[in-house]
Amino acid sequence: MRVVRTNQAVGMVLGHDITEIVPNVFKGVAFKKGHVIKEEDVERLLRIGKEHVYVFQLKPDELHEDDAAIQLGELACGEGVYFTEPSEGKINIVAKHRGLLKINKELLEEINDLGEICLATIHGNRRIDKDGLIGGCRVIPLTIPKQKISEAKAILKDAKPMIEVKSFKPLKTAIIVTGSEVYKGRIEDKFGPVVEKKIEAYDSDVIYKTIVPDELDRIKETVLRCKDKGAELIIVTGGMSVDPDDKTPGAIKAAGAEIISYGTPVLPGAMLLVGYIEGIPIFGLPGCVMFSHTTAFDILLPRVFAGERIVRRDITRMGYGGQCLKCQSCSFPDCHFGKC
Ligand SMILES: Nc1nc2c(c(=O)[nH]1)N[C@H]1C(S)=C(S)[C@@H](COP(=O)(O)OP(=O)(O)OC[C@H]3O[C@@H](n4cnc5c(N)ncnc54)[C@H](O)[C@@H]3O)O[C@H]1N2
Ligand code: MOO
Repeated sequence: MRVVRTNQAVGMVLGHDITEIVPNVFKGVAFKKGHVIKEEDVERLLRIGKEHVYVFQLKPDELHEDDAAIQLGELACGEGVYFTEPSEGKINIVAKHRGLLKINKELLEEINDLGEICLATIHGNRRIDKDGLIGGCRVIPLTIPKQKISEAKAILKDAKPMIEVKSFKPLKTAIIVTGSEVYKGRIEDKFGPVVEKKIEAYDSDVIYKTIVPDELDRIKETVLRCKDKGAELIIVTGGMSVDPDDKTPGAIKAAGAEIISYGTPVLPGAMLLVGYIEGIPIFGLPGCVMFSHTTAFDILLPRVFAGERIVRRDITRMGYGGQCLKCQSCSFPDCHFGKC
């Protein structure tokens, strides 16, 4: 550290906290150690009585923590993501709009493995709202060798963005409610409205909704009709379990769908089916989706609305984090459920 005249210190890094006391008005830190002195700070520093200050002298191969955080933010943030001005050396990483949050975990690990860098995020593959906090970044010391940032650049330069938020695209949705007890009017349909609400949360329209009995051919024909009607997402409710009247998985298969998975390692949601029929995503939803606040369906929906194609491994890895704790007040997706 060296002493410089305050009016010659613009652009330099303050080496210590500076306290200001204005009787009855303010007592506290006016400038924090590490602050880069700006033109407009000089007058205030002089009023505090600091005609000289201690400053850090950055060596040519060093970066101040604020500049390092900005450069790391620029490297890490892809589409749909921005970062805030550094404060005390830290930037916040934030969603520009709502959508599906994607985090490249491997790259994140590699960057943190460089040392002297802290890049922390929430889990990816979840829905995030506009201005939702994704993470933060800072370097550990007050200054960092520029070489570290070059190493981070080398890791990220040919890779996809480490953090991005994919926009949701509305999907014309068809809902087929199965159940002879519902079809014959023995009970009122309580499943359709639950699903409709979840679809509308993605600004998507339900273009077709019908109730059919537990008959394989009826369900199959209705699936094909939905496809012909231009549905971009088909959802079949009920009949997903092991009773003799549970015909939905067989009917979806008979309609020609490629079954990605019948069964998910998620509770609730174990009996869920995901498939594609000529590229159109199709779900078979078990009774728990009607009953439980949050299930495997809620974990997968953001990915479908972001246009991702679900593959079998996406399903199988859901076991880790796949047990819902059924909290009294559900905070999903701000919880461990579905984070793998
Ligand atoms: N022996 C086993 N039983 C069950 C298993 C199992 O593995 N072995 N799995 C359980 C799990 S997990 C779930 S989830 C449910 C799956 O149920 P289904 O999808 O087969 O649902 P249904 O049998 O069609 O109906 C169950 C229940 O819900 C009522 N229901 C269905 N649809 C509607 C609707 N649209 N509106 C109102 N109520 C509806 C239906 O009347 C039944 O009471 O299976 C477990 N059992
Ligand atoms: O599919 Mo049931 O899916 O776990 O309650």
